[in-house]
Amino acid sequence: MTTPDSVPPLPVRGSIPDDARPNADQAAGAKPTGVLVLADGTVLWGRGLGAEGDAVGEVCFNTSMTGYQEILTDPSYSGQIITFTFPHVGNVGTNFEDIESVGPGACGLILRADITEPSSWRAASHLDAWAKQRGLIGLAGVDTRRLTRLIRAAGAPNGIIAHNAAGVFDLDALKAKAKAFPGLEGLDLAKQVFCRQTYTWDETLWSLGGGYGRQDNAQFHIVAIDYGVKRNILRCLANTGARVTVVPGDTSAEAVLALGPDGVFLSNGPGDPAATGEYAVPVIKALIETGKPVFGICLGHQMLALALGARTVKMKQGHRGANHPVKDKTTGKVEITSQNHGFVVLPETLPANAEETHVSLFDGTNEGLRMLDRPVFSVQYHPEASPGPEDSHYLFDRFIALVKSHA
Ligand SMILES: NC(=O)CC[C@H](N)C(=O)O
Repeated sequence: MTTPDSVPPLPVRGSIPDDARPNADQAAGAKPTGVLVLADGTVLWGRGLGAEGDAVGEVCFNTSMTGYQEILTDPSYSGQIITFTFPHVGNVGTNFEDIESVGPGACGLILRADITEPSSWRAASHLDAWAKQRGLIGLAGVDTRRLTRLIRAAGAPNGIIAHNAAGVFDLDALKAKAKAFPGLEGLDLAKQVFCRQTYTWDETLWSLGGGYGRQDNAQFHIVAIDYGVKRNILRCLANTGARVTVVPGDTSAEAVLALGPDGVFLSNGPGDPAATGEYAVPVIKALIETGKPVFGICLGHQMLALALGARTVKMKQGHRGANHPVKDKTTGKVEITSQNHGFVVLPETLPANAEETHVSLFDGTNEGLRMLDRPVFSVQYHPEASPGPEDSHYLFDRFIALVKSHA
């Protein structure tokens, strides 16, 4: 058992006065009650928060300045420990509304500053208590800049996060667990997070007008295949005015068609698209063949590409943040987008009857595609923008327009 007496002080620029430091009162002297151990043996001490115990996963970083509750509850983050690069996380507490799922999301969170008392009229509880309730393990007081640079240099490492109030850790055992984690490549995590039963969804999004004036679309039916869907995507779909039914990710094409969809939606989700694609791709292929409009987001985009015969690969560090510029090649417009993906479609592997429609202005990687001979399109990023900028909401209008014209 190895534990230092105190959390090493964080490097803070000399020009910042002591009392202006985020954790001036707590940074030094406190006994570490949490630790992150990477598979290569790197150890970062901190103060544990949320649930006690340990959780293994891929360590990634998200650069969003707001929206931590949506991020932590996004099922696409299953199997991942999130490092927040923004130093102050938790200061508006948590509430009952800003969640993307009630099921599993991220398995750990790493913060720079300790969480302050929540300050918001919407706050129902402290992030620490909320994380505990969700069984989510966290760590504060970590030099998140150093960790982010480490991830940028070497790619997202596997690691284990541990919280023990008594400050007792078996580092060798933790390292062994981190090393034993196989990594996200080849992992079908969607099956752990998608719904088990078909249900209907009718909550709309008030910031988009709550579906007002779209009563005409009530005759249309969208069936959303859930691979780990975010609630705000379902709100955006319901906002089109159409009826929305959600089915589990392993539903057969026959069962989807038996519901009489006018359009099919392929959701976001965690893990490797190639692994989930083993059962999802044949279904997507069959649905494309029917000529019905299909719209995919993130994992849904990646598996649609696989269904077209294209390839996906793991990215080095991935895209996770709320300020990613994307160019819509069909209009020439640039939109600022919310993103969360660690795999990406190789556009050069798309077949002749499909084309790349969107591209990342950060690194030129693929952000969207469409078929040229079918009403089928998808994007890699998150147009539902939860959290993040709402520039891309137009894609839900594109989808309902396609549904209308093909009904
Ligand atoms: N948000 C998502 O749907 C993520 C898709 C996939 N799991 C990835 O990491 O690339």
